[in-house]
Amino acid sequence: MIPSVNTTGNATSSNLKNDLLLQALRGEQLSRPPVWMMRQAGRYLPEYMVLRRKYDFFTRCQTPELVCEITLQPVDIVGVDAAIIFSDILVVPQAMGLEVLMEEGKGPSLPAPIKSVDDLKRIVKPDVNDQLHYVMDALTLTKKTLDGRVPLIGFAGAPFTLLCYMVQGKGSKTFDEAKSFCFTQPALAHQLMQMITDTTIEYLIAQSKAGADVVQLFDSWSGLLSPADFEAFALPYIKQIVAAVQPHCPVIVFAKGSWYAIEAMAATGAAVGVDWCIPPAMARSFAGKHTTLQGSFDPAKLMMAPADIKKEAHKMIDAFGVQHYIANLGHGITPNIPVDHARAFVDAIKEYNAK
Ligand SMILES: Cc1c2[nH]c(c1CCC(=O)O)Cc1[nH]c(c(CCC(=O)O)c1C)Cc1[nH]c(c(CCC(=O)O)c1C)Cc1[nH]c(c(C)c1CCC(=O)O)C2
Repeated sequence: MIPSVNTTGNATSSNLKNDLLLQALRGEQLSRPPVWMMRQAGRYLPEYMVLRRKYDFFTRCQTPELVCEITLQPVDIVGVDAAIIFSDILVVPQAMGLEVLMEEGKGPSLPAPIKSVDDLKRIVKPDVNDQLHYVMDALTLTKKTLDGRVPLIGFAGAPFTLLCYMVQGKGSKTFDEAKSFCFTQPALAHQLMQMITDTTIEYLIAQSKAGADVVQLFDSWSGLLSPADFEAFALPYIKQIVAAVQPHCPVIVFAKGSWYAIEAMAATGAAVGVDWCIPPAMARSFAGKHTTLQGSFDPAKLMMAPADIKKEAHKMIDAFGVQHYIANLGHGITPNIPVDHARAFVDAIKEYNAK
């Protein structure tokens, strides 16, 4: 029996058999960090591909039984210490009135993006328990089906990243049109992001009530902003969301590429996700002693031989330290990763104890 795994459960962990993730978020002493992987439920799993061939993307997202099955796959197959609900950040723009398509091989596309005051009139603040009830139903079913095996993570996109898709209308390496929108029509950009923020606060609180033990806010594109522009266009909304949601459940903020804002994000009281572009010791010095950090294995390293993955994963824990730390990737796992390699990463973290 690993001493750090709570088998008796307690009130704050709602009778979880493995609550390492929650312990790490509370800053408790652990003998190894918890591990999960961003985008762990996805195309690198053959079991996911079977369901992907049968049902289109939003059918998968909107059917609680399918969500539950997909969410549990990485728990069963690679043995991660947490489940993250299968959904997408783009269900929020959808609920706010924008059409979102997920096209085979092309990623998301929004045929009628926001470019003007008139476009903004098409955006509504939804009743999340109505428009997104399927997410809450899926969380409740998944929480029940997990039967306390591991904690369940809910999530949402941060306002700047959602603006990127709502304005650009599709994925982009630069999101230049979305950034220009912020710089040339700042009042409109702020109005849109405030609407997203208000929706996201209600959405994440509803997720917590429906069964999410923790929620993660993904600001996947904030790293495209300068430090000053991050402070103007991303940080104010992250702060509002963390302040409103944190009384309900722990929050992890992952603002990819925004290493310069780690101190500001840590100041919100949230745990902070980091990518591989900052040395762990520097991330720790920005975050301070008491903030839980998460990350930061480069997913491309999962193509290395399993023995090398293990060495690299152990080096990562050596650098971050075991306390106040959640082992994860620095961004989502990609479809080309062999399942055995994903498992080698997870096993390496679990074996750290014995090292
Ligand atoms: C930017 C972003 C999106 N969605 C998400 C983000 C933030 C995280 C990040 O930065 O990677 C978040 C997301 N999307 C998905 C999850 C599920 C939970 C998980 O396992 O982490 C999560 C947390 C499922 C998904 N969302 C999507 C898939 C692939 C759909 C498929 O083809 O089966 C999955 C499993 C589709 C999606 N959705 C999005 C894109 C760009 C794409 C296409 C690219 C891709 O295929 O990976 C938008």
